[in-house]
Amino acid sequence: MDSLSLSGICRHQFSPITMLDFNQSNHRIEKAGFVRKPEKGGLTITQVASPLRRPVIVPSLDNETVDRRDRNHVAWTSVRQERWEGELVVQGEIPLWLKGTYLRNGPGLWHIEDYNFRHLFDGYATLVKLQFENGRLIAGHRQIESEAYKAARKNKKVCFREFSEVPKYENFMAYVGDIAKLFSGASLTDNANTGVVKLGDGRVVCLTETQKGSLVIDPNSLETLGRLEYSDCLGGLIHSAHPIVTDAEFLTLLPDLVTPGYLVVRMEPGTNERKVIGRVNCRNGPAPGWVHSFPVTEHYVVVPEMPLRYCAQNLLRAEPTPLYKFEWHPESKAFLHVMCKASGKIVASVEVPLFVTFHFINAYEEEDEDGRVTAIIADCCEHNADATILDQLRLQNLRSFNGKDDLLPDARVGRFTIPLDGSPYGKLESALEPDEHGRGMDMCSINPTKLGKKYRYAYACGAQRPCHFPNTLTKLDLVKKKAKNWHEAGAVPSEPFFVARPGATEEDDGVVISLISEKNGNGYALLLDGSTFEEIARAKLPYGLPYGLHGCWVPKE
Ligand SMILES: CC1=C(/C=C/C(C)=C/C=C/C(C)=C/C=C/C=C(C)/C=C/C=O)C(C)(C)CCC1
Ligand SMILES: [Fe+2]
Repeated sequence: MDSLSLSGICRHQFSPITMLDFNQSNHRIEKAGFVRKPEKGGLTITQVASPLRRPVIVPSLDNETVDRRDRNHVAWTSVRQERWEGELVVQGEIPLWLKGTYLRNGPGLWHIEDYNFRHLFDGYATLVKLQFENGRLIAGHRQIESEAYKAARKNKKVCFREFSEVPKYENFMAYVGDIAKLFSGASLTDNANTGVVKLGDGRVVCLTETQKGSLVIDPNSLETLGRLEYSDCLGGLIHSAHPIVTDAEFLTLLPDLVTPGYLVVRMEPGTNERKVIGRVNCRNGPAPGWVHSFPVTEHYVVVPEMPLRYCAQNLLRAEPTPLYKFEWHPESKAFLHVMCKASGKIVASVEVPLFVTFHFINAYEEEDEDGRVTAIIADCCEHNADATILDQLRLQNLRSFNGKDDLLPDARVGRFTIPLDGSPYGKLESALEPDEHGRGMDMCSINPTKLGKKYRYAYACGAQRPCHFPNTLTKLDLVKKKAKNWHEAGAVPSEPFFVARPGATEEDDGVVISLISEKNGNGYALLLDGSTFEEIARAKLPYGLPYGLHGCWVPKE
């Protein structure tokens, strides 16, 4: 479908959205105009930019959205309707070489009926697209149709175990039944709200921490096509939410909660079968450390063993604990294990200072003058060995910011050095002075051609304080140890995502894409120059979207 060559969609206007009244006999009366408010208990209709320009019925998400929107920043407010698509007016110039679709996934719906969820990570997944071609931009968003989302809408309540939400049980027997289902994974969510990746075979998959939450979507229509059913018998219920995906492979970690350890597995494009590269046994602790992400180098997989560990008892609880499904075990220490990708052998296993990270940035091999690998360098967004950021991401905290209190816990670019000479200890230092980026640091991306290789630049969210959430887009120069920061008062930017210019020879030759949720309820897509970090274009959305987590790039063939 070439949705950009449509007749009838004016280049410098939003495509029209039409409100529908919906009566009991399903007769609809169209009223032209833009969506301003969802109608009470009603349905909205969106003119989706398709060659047929068929209107699509779009349920608005409830009656209370308007009230919520007035009180809260749009970043932490449920998306107002299930889907929308249209062309955006572009201010500035989108480079003509930028051809393809940026997809961003994240939790975007935090209530069912009048029940409000607790935590940012509980929200039902909202997928956003920005389709670039010939300097023009079509945007859209759509709810991912996970079983968890569909069941919640149908039954008007939470039906699966989310990050902090669990189903409310009618009686004790229902609770016991649900616990039984926990062991088979049946009661765990498939709400794929964390990231989205394009596999080497072209399939686009949305992910979360449960294996069952690997959902294949259509990057054009954003339709949910079905579950990626892994055909192997590796079992387990959870995996890393951030596999390493290239055109050649899909690598991930499967934590083993019974005999604490991790399987390192690899899946080839065109298959659904993960094969085991090797196993890492935990050095310590009652359970493996949380592996939301992990880094690789050209020849090695680095398996982190954080003191923030999975906790089976917390999985069973009906009420969340301060660290949700996890527990802090400083006594069990922290380790990094290095596995050879080709042989599955562990070539280093070192104790490192205590750390907390959700997102590794990159890793590479350090060589001596004879080309021998002497150490692995692994960089991450490190939260100063303090897991309180998880609590800070409760919706109540995110929604109650007064603009004055400086509530965001400090973070930095943590740089691990893992010696490969058999030494038992690794180092952890700051890669640059954290004040360079306001002591906020998360949601990172790099030039994908530098994956696993020595690199210089990373893009991430930093902080302009006082703040309660990362509020800058930051370009990190890890050689000069300097940062450039983009900031707009009251705006919440999502992960800056780097797209390289085809044919580029410089690492930072490309653009950085982010979606901005504004204080006044609006929102826009933003393009920064990857090198100068200056704005090159922005395009206003018809309404602000909730905050989102991670993205990927699907180039136009
Ligand atoms: C771990 C288990 C589960 C679910 C876990 C989920 C949905 C985790 C999501 C984690 C995310 C989105 C982490 C993002 C971190 C971002 C940060 C720290 C940003 C900081 C900004 O400053 C269940 C599936 C519920 C059950 C099994 C265990
Ligand atoms: Fe993540």
